[in-house]
Amino acid sequence: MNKSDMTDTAILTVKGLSKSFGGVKAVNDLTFSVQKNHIHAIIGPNGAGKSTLFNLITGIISPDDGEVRFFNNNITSLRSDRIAQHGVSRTFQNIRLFPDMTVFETVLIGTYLLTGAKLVPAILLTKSFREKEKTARKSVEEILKFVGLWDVRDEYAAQLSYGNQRRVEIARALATKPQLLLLDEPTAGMNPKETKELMNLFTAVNEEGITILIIAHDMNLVNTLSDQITVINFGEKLVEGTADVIQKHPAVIEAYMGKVEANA
Ligand SMILES: Nc1ncnc2c1ncn2[C@@H]1O[C@H](COP(=O)(O)OP(=O)(O)OP(=O)(O)O)[C@@H](O)[C@H]1O
Repeated sequence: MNKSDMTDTAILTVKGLSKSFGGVKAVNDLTFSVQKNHIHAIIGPNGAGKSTLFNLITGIISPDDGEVRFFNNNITSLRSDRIAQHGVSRTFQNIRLFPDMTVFETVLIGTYLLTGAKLVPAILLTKSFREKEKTARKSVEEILKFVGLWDVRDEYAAQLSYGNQRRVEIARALATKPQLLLLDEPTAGMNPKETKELMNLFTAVNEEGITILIIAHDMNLVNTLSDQITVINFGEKLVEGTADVIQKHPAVIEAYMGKVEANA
């Protein structure tokens, strides 16, 4: 099935979502949906509410108001691990890796969310645990080969190049077998070569049938990869559409491009 066949299938629906911190309305009555199989970008100036939106979708924080639905399931305010079990996984703006874990171990931890492996059976080494562990290790092998990290599987994740550390995070997110992957500024701080390679990886992930919601400032990335773009400003939706529509929109040029120039 190609993307155009999927355009009417919303995988994620955000409705009237709001979150304030003190007097700051970080996300304000935000409504939008993500179509299955799309690469959907969220853009907006610094402080527009993008990361807060991701934190609300993935259960890191709870909204003051509004709803998040994944297919037909209301996932609003569920615990993060429960949301991951529904099929929503994410990476964070700042890379978060344990310093004393290898690449393989880091990604293996991600599979535990899926298998529901618990510490007690792990200690007792029950037959059921051993079988789950074998399946999980096979899955990690496939993922590491897919993201191009198999050769460095035994190295400490936190000691890899920045681009490869980001790959580890993506691999860990893929280990939960998501249908929707949220990437929060995944190419921030990357050099052009690393950025290009990660863009190729996102395309490959998407071609595996995984929908991607991505926060990015890099307009080349956004315009090249996105099927749909939602622009937010002051926590509210400003405009939505394809790259062609967004680039020409006066409100975007004023609010977003203007701010970028101001920051330059
Ligand atoms: N935990 C928090 N406590 C207080 N204020 C917060 C908190 N998290 C976010 N904010 C505020 O909410 C607003 C939106 O922040 P958010 O980080 O979501 O923006 P952003 O679009 O992701 O920005 P950037 O592009 O710089 O990462 C900002 O004014 C920010 O200072």
